[in-house]
Amino acid sequence: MSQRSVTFVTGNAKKLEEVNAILGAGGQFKVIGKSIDLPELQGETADISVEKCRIAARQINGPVIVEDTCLCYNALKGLPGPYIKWFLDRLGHEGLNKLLAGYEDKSAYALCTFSYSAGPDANPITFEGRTEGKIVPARGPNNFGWDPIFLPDGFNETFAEMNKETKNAISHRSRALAKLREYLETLPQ
Ligand SMILES: O=P(O)(O)OP(=O)(O)OP(=O)(O)OC[C@H]1O[C@@H](n2cnc3c(O)ncnc32)[C@H](O)[C@@H]1O
Ligand SMILES: [Mg+2]
Repeated sequence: MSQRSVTFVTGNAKKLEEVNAILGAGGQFKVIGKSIDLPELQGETADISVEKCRIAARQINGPVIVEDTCLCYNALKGLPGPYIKWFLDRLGHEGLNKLLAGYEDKSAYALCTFSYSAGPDANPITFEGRTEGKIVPARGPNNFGWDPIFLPDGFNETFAEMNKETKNAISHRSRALAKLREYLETLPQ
């Protein structure tokens, strides 16, 4: 079995770690991380991911994958969504809980949108994965973003409390990667 190399452009080492663990499992894909903090346009998630991917493909001058991750509160009609990075940065876990203080509904979903581009002139293709859950006061190690405040439906542990294998089995990222993997397998070597 020949191994395919996939270049993943991200400024986030934790994302790379998870993509390595998920897409790299089984040895079929070799994930090459390129640490570039790409500019992100404002707008709908799919457009953000696609534009990021176009920029990355030009910079790498070859095939690339990128992803954009949102945390969407249902009570806030999907916000903070793609702006979660800045909300987390300014408000922290406590502030992200307080945003929902005026609402009964604490439900939220994590949304991951991967885009693949075959090269600088190609149109990127997107693959989405989504995990439903709710926002809770922070629990577990503070290693990755909003993991401590996201309790996935059907579990008693937050993303931060559960082991990596469990998170990777049910996460927004793994669900998007399952679709991306299926697509990559159809491409000629
Ligand atoms: O270079 P890129 O790939 O854009 O990396 P980033 O860190 O800027 O990531 P995003 O633009 O997608 O912003 C998403 C924010 O959500 C965080 N995040 C992403 N995936 C997460 C996950 O699975 N669990 C917890 N936090 C996550 C991440 O640290 C950011 O603060
Ligand atoms: Mg980013």
